[in-house]
Amino acid sequence: MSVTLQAYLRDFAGDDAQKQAVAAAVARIAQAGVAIADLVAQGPLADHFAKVRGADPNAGGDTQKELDVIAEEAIIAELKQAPVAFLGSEESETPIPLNAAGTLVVAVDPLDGSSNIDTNVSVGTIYSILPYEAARFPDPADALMQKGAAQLAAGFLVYGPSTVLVSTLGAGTQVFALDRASGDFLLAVAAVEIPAETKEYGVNQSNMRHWDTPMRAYIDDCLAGKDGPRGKDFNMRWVGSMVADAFRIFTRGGVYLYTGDKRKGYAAGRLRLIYEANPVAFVTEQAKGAATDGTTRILDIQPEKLHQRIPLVFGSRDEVAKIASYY
Ligand SMILES: O=P(O)(O)OC[C@H]1O[C@](O)(COP(=O)(O)O)[C@@H](O)[C@@H]1O
Ligand SMILES: [Mg+2]
Ligand SMILES: [Mg+2]
Repeated sequence: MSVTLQAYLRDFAGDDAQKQAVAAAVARIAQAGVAIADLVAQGPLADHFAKVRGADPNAGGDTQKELDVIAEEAIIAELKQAPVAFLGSEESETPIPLNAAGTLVVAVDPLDGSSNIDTNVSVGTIYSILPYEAARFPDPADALMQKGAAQLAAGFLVYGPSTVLVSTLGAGTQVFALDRASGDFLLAVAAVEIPAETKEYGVNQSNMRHWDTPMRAYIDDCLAGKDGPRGKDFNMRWVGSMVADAFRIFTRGGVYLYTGDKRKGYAAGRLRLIYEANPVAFVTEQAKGAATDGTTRILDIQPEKLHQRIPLVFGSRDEVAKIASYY
């Protein structure tokens, strides 16, 4: 008999008030995920989703697509019914107030992989859950800028051939898959373990001429294959949706790299620390992988701005350590 997400969360929470709050928030985010998955599944029948909304870029500095905003609205509607005081979102400049009595704050990337919305390639949603006390954080933005190590739970959904939820509640990482018949998420992997070693990397290689020397050297050594200093042939994969690249890494190992480069606005890479790097780093570490900005553990980095970018390297821990050795 498969374990449902609801039952798993109930078991996790027991009588602990804070865990019950976390369980309620995760259940609501999963519910929003089902609604977003249904929208994504409409594909070309709903081509307006990929339309750019408005002239101005979003708070994270990217063009804002229709589905980015619709996904954010679906998440707000669900989290209004959870003990969440504020929501930090890629699509909103400032924190969104939800429930004044909330004991949590949540940071989200409502739609990850926006450049793939109209290409029928997997996209997703990423979330991070942090503790909140009004007395401790008079400015809600400060609550969202706690170090990643303070996260109580985190995860991401992938809207692909199947809809999956990769979740950590701080005790390992689990994969749940959406059972369309019952509408429930069912436990598929109870304890994900990312292989420590890998021969596969994910990077947007078209940016190579803009990379710094260590990054260039690392990829050159991979490309040199078994006759080169690494003594083994490497494969390359890049989906353009971090959640899809991450799910592959959780399934068979690998590393994802998006470091800083010389392009305007990319000195700190592309991914946002609070609602992309921190949650992915938490689920990665709980699956025995590693996540850094090239050298420093992501979860130890003190955020300074809600939408700041951070260089990101995550996946198979021996390879992440190898990459650090180039810096
Ligand atoms: O288009 P590029 O430069 O290859 O970047 C792709 C990366 O940017 C992202 O799309 C950024 O996320 P958003 O789509 O949420 O802005 C990642 O999912 C992906 O890995
Ligand atoms: Mg994203
Ligand atoms: Mg996004």
